[in-house]
Amino acid sequence: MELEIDKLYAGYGHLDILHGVGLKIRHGEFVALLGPNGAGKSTLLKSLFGMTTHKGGAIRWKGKDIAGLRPQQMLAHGIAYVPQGRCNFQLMTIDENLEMAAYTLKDGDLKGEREYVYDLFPILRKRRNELAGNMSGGEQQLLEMAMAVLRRPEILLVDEPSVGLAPQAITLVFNELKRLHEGGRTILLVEQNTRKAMQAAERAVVLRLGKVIWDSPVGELSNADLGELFMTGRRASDAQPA
Ligand SMILES: Nc1ncnc2c1ncn2[C@@H]1O[C@H](COP(=O)(O)OP(=O)(O)OP(=O)(O)O)[C@@H](O)[C@H]1O
Repeated sequence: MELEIDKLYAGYGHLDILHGVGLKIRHGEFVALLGPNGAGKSTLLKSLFGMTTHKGGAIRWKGKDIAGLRPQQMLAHGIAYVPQGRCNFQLMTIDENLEMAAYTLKDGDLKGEREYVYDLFPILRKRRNELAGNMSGGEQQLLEMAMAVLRRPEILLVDEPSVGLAPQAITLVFNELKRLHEGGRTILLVEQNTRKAMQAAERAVVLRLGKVIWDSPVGELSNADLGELFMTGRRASDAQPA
């Protein structure tokens, strides 16, 4: 088991958002974390990257409890996070953005790392001298994923990469996510576009009111089931006869 979240309680200051989350993710899995607005999906990703107030429970990464560590320590453990919304340096070039992402490397060979990223995302290499802010939304999302991948993480936590993107750009971003997964990376994806997420991922986990209420291979969950789960916390087909 690569990542084991056990009875995790977390939130912001006095605010409790996660109420005993349990989730296990194996090496190389692609898991979609779904759920209604405000369920705590982003909070769970942030907790895995040390950005919330830890209140209880464990986050075991390769057997070691890392709950409560800071983001830089999470990075050092091979965990990378791509936040929701635009998070690149708009007035810097692609090259410079990747340099910023390499900032935390100790004795990093920036050139080598940048070439590694450009090999993964040739579309970025072509435009390396352009300002990030001048690229399309989809390309900027790829840049942000590239900035996270530069540290060669083992797991990528990706929050709502489709937000604000045109359909073509969404397809581009999801194709790249699938490619990153096929390259051996473990992916935990939060996404409102449930159809795209279920096409890309292997497993669907549904969070509601700060708890995991569903966990299965994507094939075992229809769109109608998802709607029911989001609204009521149960699947209609699981309802007991009165
Ligand atoms: N920085 C913060 N400080 C205080 N409360 C926050 C903070 N970020 C989120 N919250 C609250 O935590 C709760 C869960 O939010 P979260 O963003 O984790 O939900 P979500 O499932 O990702 O929803 P969405 O799909 O709308 O992004 C919400 O009530 C939200 O208002």
